[in-house]
Amino acid sequence: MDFLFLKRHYKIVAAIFITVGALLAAVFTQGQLKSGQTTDWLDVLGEGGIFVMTAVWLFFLLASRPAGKVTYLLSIGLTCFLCSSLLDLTDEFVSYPSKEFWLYWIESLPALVGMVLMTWGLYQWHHEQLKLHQQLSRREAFYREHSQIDYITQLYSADYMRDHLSQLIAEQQNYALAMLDIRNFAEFNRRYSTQDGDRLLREVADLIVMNLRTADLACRYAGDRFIIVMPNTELAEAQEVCEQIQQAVKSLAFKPNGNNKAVYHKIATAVVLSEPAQQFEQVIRQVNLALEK
Ligand SMILES: Nc1nc2c(ncn2[C@@H]2O[C@H](COP(=O)(O)OP(=O)(O)OP(=O)(O)O)[C@@H](O)[C@H]2O)c(=O)[nH]1
Repeated sequence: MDFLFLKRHYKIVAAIFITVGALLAAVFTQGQLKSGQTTDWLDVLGEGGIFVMTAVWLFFLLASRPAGKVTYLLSIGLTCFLCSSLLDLTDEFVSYPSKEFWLYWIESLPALVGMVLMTWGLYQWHHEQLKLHQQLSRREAFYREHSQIDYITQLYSADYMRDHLSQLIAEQQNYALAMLDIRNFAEFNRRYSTQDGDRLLREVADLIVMNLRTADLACRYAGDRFIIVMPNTELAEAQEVCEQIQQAVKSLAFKPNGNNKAVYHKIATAVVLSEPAQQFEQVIRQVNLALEK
């Protein structure tokens, strides 16, 4: 159990102890002790139980909440309730000078005030939870959306592409799958730098996107490999898209950092067509094999 809350809420804790202490002092200095024979022990058990349980609620409230308006409202409300239950309990042992005595009078009032304050506090807590929930769902959506985008190229990730392929299969759509690979990328990284490598990946990705049709989807599959999914596309059409990308990359005069001389690149491509109801992992394996060849 973490007792750091005593430090966090020291003002509230001190106020509770002072209030309860002052009430007890008032009860025992102003009232007269009853004889033991008149004590109703069932009442003592019930009222004492309410007092202890209210104190336990207060303890858990302070232990689990940060300082703030909601915590103040709830702890003041519970303290009022605590005072009422304390007076209820003590009047089993102490009698007051008359029925109009001020301690009689305040016995019931704090409970009502406490209930009102707690109701207001709970209402504020409800709003606080709604705001927290809104923030959490915004953050969750951010991570969900961004985990589907490759950080370097800003293309879709391989996971997103797999979801997309599953959807095409569910809709019974056939597709052409193209794989593209930058030649000698490892060597380029070695000769220049990985920062230049990252920039090259980004520029090649831009060229891929520029040559796509609206229904096509491109993703960074791994390292220097890209995949394009082209729904309802014939082999010749898909190959034409790949050739256009190859031409665009071939003409890209890439200048590594600190070099005025352009470096030119080639990409290898392969295309396969999916069979009806074929597992997409199998199509990816086929296109991978075709590219290796
Ligand atoms: N700069 C950079 N390099 C990466 C990244 N991811 C993978 N690589 C590097 O990409 C290289 C890919 O190497 P290979 O698969 O051998 O590809 P390659 O050199 O083009 O060989 P071929 O495809 O046979 O021409 C490896 O050296 C990886 O370290 C990345 O995000 N940024």
